[in-house]
Amino acid sequence: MSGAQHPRLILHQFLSPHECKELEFIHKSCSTVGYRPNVFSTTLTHLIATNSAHLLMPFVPIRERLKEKVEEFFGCEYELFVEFTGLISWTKGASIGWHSDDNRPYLKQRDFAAVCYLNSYNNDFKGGLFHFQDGEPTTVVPLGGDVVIYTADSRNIHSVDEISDGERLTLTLWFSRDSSHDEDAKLINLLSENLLHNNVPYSCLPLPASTNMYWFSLDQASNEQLGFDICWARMHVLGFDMLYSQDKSCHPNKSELLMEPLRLARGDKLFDQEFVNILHALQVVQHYWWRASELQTARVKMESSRVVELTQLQHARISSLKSLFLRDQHLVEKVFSRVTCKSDQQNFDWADFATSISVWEDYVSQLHKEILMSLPDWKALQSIFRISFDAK
Ligand SMILES: O=C(O)CCC(=O)C(=O)O
Ligand SMILES: [Fe+2]
Repeated sequence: MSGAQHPRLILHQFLSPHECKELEFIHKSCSTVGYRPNVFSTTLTHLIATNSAHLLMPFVPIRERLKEKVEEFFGCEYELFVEFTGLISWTKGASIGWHSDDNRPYLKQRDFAAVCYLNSYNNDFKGGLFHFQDGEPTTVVPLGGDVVIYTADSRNIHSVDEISDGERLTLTLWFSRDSSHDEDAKLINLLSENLLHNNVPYSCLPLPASTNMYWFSLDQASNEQLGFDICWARMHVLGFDMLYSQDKSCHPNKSELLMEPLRLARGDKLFDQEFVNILHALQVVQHYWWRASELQTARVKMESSRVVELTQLQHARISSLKSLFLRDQHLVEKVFSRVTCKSDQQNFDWADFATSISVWEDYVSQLHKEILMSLPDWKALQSIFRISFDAK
C-alpha cells in the first residue's frame, strides 16, 4: 500500500459509524465559516471558546488511536505531537488543486496528515474524490470511517475534485515532530482558564462567537446584503423556523439577536420551550437528528400544551427574521442541499423531540463530568489522553 517514494496508508473502517455520526453532530451544531470558499470548520479551540469544551471528549480516543497508527506506520513512536485537529466540511464549489500539506512557510512544521472521512461519496455528496499525483493508489473514494494517512511533504502531492452537491465532511489532523507546535499544550491552557476559572457554576450551554463567523457569502467579504447565517440555514434545511421571545423586528441587530432566547417552530406549530440562544437550539435540533431513529422506539407521551398554533403575527415575525438571516434563500438550498433526504424528516414528532432534549442534557452533562475528571491528569502530563473512568 505504500512505497518508500510515496509513504502513505489507507485504513478502512477505522472509525465506527457511531463515531462518524457523533462528530457530524458536533460539526453541524458548532461550525463556523471556514478559511476557503464554501468550506466550514470546527476547531477544538473554537469549541472551548464557545463554552462547549465538553464536546472535545469524543475527539480524545480518536486522536489517540490516530497518533498511535501514524507513529507505528512511520516508525516514530513517542515522537509526534498533534499539531491541528479540526472538522472540515466542503460544500458545492469547494475543491483544492495539487499541493502538499507543508507547502507554506508557516506550515513547515507539518510532518504527517490523517484525513478521516466522516461521510460517503455519492451518498452524502457528489464529486470530492481525492487523488495522489504519483504512486498508488491514484484515487481515494471517500467513505465514512476510512482514513488516508500520508507524509505532508512533496512525496504526497494530492488534490480533491470539486464538490458538486451535498456536504463532504472530514476529521483532519496534522502531526509534527516539533513540540512547540503541540496542540495539546495550547488546548490544556485554554481548558484550564475556561473550565476552572470562568463560569461558576459551569453550564454546558453554548455561547455564540461573533456574527461574522457564521455569515456565509459568496464573495467572502462578509457581505451583509447577500448570503446567510449558517446557524439559521442549518435549521432551515431541516424544516425549523425560529421566533424570538421578544419582538425585535423594529431594531434588528444581528449580533445581539444571536445571543437572545428563542423558540422553535415547524409548519404551523410553535414548540413552547425557550432556548438560551440560537446555538443552544441548533445543538438540540442536530442532536435530535443524530438520534431520531433510536428515539422513535422510546416514544413517551408529551403534554399537548407544549406545542401551540402559531398566530398570524408570529408567522409574520418569522418571515421578517428569515429575510434578515436568510437573505439569499436560494444560496442556502445550494450550499446545504441534502443529497439523500432521509425519511426521518417526514417522521418528525414533537414528542420525540421533547424526549431528545433530556437525552441531550444527560449526554452533555456526562461529557462535562468526564472532561472535569480528565483535566488534572492532562495538566500534569501536558497531554490529552483517554482515561478510563470505570477503573478509578
Ligand atoms: O479532504 C481531503 O480529502 C483532503 C483535504 C486536503 O488536501 C487538505 O485539507 O489539505
Ligand atoms: Fe492537503
